[in-house]
Amino acid sequence: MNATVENLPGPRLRHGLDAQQAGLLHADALAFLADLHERFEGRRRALLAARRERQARFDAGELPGFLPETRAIREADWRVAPIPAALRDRRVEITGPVDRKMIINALNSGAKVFMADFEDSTAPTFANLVDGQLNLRDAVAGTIDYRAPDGRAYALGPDPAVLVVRPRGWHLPERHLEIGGEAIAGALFDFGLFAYHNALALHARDRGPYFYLPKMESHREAVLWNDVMDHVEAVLGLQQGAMKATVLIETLPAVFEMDEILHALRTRVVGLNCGRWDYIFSYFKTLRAHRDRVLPERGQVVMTVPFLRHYSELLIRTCHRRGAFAMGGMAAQIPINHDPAANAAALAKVRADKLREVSAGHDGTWVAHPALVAVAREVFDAHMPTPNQLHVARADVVADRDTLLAPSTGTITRGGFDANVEVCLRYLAAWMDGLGCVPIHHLMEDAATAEIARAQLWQWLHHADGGIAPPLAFDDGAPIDFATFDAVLAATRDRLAATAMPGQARIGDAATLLARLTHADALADFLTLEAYASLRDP
Ligand SMILES: CC(=O)SCCNC(=O)CCNC(=O)[C@H](O)C(C)(C)COP(=O)(O)OP(=O)(O)OC[C@H]1O[C@@H](n2cnc3c(N)ncnc32)[C@H](O)[C@@H]1OP(=O)(O)O
Ligand SMILES: O=CC(=O)O
Ligand SMILES: [Mg+2]
Repeated sequence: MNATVENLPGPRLRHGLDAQQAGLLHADALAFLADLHERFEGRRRALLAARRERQARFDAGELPGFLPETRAIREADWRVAPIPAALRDRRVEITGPVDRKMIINALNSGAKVFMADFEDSTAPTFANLVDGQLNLRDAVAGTIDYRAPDGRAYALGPDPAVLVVRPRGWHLPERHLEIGGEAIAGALFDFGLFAYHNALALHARDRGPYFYLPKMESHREAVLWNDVMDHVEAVLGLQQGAMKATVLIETLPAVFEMDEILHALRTRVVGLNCGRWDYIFSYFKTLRAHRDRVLPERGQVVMTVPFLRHYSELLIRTCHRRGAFAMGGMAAQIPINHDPAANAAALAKVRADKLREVSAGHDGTWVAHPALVAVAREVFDAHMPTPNQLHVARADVVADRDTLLAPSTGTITRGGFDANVEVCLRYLAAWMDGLGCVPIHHLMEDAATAEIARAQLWQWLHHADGGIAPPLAFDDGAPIDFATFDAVLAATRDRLAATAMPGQARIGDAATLLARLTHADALADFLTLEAYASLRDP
């Protein structure tokens, strides 16, 4: 390897290491990460500044749309590089945090792919990140095992899922590693460490390395990822394009640049994925200042409403035209033990969601829990007899900016309002305590779903609060105002603080943060950035 930190102040770890962690974060690995930081941090910051500049234009009334300067890319005929054999059938992908037991369960779940997540479902404590990398290194080596406190033993089965790793998005810093006094990007830390330790071994077995790339807002951010991967391939001695990427289209600006994103990564991209939860969040965030585009409560913004249906169908059309996979996304329902009727209703919702996806032409889907693998597989097996649906062109789908931006209709109920407050408090408290994904009222809640709840509260209250437009109102006619929010917040905080749950001791901190963010004049960019200083990190 030729990574070097000559002329750089050395990398500095701001956390102690146990013996195993020291074997991962040794001097050569740190030099490799320092090199990535030195080469790419300036560009990352410039791209984040470009996000802010564009958002200022949206706040001033502009609407997102297709870029005139990249029309030639959209109109030309080109295709992405061939898809490797290991990724040609991805009908069911299970996702989950990089917890040791869950990695083994996910790899053994019967899903075709396991997306190991450093992002929406992982709270970035040092232990979660670094032990997660150790777990994945053992998984790649095939040696991962685990003994639970209750004595149950876990080991890899004979036909594990293909591993795809999701590093954090470009916006998050990783405070535990400083290079020249600056925090390294979380994205480079997660991606770089995994690639450094596993790329050659995976490549030797035709198993990657494969990545899911989250939360991009423009094709320029895809160019940066491509350049990072080109560089790492050269450093590790892999041929260009050996690292494969599936990109989540989970921001509103990115839906207008899907062709451009595929083009930027065309030697390595294997597909796009409908990251619906962040996409919904991004709709709120991007159009925060547009009173005519306020959405109803979270439970009513479902994948069958026109703007979401068009997003997923346009993604399918765009991908298949270029020879790339069009992956579906995550239904939030999880199994409900001890209540057969409620469980059957939850599974029926998952089944309906998967049926919509496979019928529309998606090549595969995500599930949140091992018990949902068979449910999703059954639907895809019944309706997708081929390994994928690349042959389904969906030429009937015509890109329509107005439909992509059209708000769905519905109501804001007091129940929907209260649920947003509860989800924010419970999720934030769990996250601050080191847990990045939790079940709440039998739904999977992670950073993306919590962001929806947080952004909705802010938008409803700030649009309610002023200007010449009438205040937003609940479906019973009462105005939505800060007095209501403060009362619901206080009551929910007191109730939850007295209830046993993950992160219970952090409910007060979560309430303080939610009050600050909701009352603030500006909508904060990311909940996890705001909560980072409060993250437990022994
Ligand atoms: C918006 C997005 O980004 S979606 C992608 C990010 N989100 C995710 O990946 C969701 C991951 N899912 C989860 O974390 C969990 O399923 C939760 C938190 C939603 C629910 O967790 P729990 O209530 O603990 O699940 P439950 O008790 O039913 O678990 C049963 C078993 O399945 C395992 N399990 C549950 N989910 C998963 C998973 N996603 N991967 C692997 N194993 C899992 C549990 O570890 C447990 O194992 P055990 O029986 O060996 O002890
Ligand atoms: O990452 C997935 C999403 O839905 O958000
Ligand atoms: Mg997401």
